Amino acid sequence: MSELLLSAKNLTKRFGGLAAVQGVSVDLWRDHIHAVIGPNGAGKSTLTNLLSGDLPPTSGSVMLDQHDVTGWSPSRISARGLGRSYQKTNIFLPFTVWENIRLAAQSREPHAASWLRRATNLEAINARAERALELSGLQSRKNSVAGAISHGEQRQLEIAMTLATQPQVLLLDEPLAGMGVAEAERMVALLLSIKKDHGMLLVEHDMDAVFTLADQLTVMVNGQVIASGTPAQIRADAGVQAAYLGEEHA
Ligand SMILES: Nc1ncnc2c1ncn2[C@@H]1O[C@H](COP(=O)(O)OP(=O)(O)OP(=O)(O)O)[C@@H](O)[C@H]1O
Repeated sequence: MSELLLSAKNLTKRFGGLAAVQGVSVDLWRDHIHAVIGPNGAGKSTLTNLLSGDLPPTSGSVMLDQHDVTGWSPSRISARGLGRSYQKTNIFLPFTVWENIRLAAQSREPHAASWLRRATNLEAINARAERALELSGLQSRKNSVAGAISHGEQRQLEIAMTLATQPQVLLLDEPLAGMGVAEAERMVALLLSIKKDHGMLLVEHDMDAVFTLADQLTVMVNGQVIASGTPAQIRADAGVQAAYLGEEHA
């Protein structure tokens, strides 16, 4: 039985009269990828923002690592083990791949109280950064300037920077956006390779990737969940077919 890492119950977010997310519950288990799909404006990004603390919910709750983190700030939630890769890149383009990963690893470190702790921290930071570099498959680009690597490699770098904070839960917002076929295949392989140690929420428009990666899918339309289940169950769901998927994945 795998471990429940995050459990969101009955989340609702209202923007004035609009319920962008309405009564949505999501569980993230270790070694599982939970994909959230739906048409533009369905509420996927808003849901991700509620889980990361970027937005407070109007109602509902989020449990992370057995703590009720509802209403916590993003940095406090991140320190509890939630990592998020943004659609909008957080990379410092003039810095090298290694410098970017190292900065991300450093951001997790509490401020050193003494020079003694600083030396130990430095080792820990470098070890975390090395591990993230290795997992992301970017070793050969370690000393390349981030602005000079390909778009696909920059997305890999974002994942590496998120991994460098050693999260248990990963929220991935369109990690395949703008990628060609070969780059997308590399990203799918990367996500599968890091799945074992993490609980992952995947928001992604590339349905081939979603159906390859996901253990569970939740389908949202107009802020509400219209179906949730295994890829096979979602493929066979007539309501989902009508609302979203169309013929190609039937
Ligand atoms: N800060 C905000 N203020 C007001 N309305 C918002 C805000 N953020 C999102 N919305 C609205 O909430 C609804 C859900 O938006 P959201 O961005 O979560 O959808 P999405 O499923 O992520 O769409 P996409 O696939 O295009 O990214 C939309 O109608 C959007 O206009």
